[in-house]
Amino acid sequence: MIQVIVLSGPIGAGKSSLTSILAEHLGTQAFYEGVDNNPVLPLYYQDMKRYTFLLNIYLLNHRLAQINQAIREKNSVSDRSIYEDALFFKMNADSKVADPTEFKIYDSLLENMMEDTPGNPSKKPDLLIYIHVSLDTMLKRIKKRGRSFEQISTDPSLKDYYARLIKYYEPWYEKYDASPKIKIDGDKYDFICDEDAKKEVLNQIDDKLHAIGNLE
Ligand SMILES: Nc1ncnc2c1ncn2[C@@H]1O[C@H](COP(=O)(O)OP(=O)(O)OP(=O)(O)O)[C@@H](O)[C@H]1O
Repeated sequence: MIQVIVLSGPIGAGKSSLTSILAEHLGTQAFYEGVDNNPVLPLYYQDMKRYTFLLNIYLLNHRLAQINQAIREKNSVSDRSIYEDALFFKMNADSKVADPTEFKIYDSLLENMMEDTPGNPSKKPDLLIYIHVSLDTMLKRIKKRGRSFEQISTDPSLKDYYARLIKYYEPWYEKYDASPKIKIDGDKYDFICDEDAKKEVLNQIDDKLHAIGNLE
């Protein structure tokens, strides 16, 4: 039985697109992050020092509400995991953009919220899908998509931010152990434009779902 699947990966990796493709393929409900409705994100890009904590509390609340809904649906794909927000926060704390004590409090709150407790359904996903992309692909996608606050042409310091961010992803994925996981090569497989690549990626995910017993 397919239950809760979550996508993860850098900005522009194709999480939302693979969410739609997978939801259609598996006949499940898709949940999206809603970047355009996020009131804190543009503020964060203007002043990361001031808004890292608020952004992450906003996202924690938003994602938890989505997880509760996903658990009720029992059959869902979400375009962003709750776990990778800590990666952004940690990176900002490491580079003194965020306060390390704020990060510790946030991280402990996340752990308590996600902990399995007797009598309650687990909030952890059944499968995490990580789309790996290179910095080059990430930068091209950010430019192509054109979200104003993400553009290096408006704020050149974002190039360094993106380069540091991508270095945090691989170790984060290796360490992730809240559920079974699978890595998709987003540089090799253009599952948005190339039908064969899309089939290959869906096969890889189906095989994994079979292996973990979530697909008959
Ligand atoms: N915890 C966080 N801290 C800082 N910024 C974040 C955080 N979570 C998301 N963002 C920002 O929100 C925006 C959307 O990010 P995300 O990678 O989730 O979606 P996306 O770019 O639409 O992905 P995709 O194209 O793969 O669907 C990006 O600008 C990202 O940097």
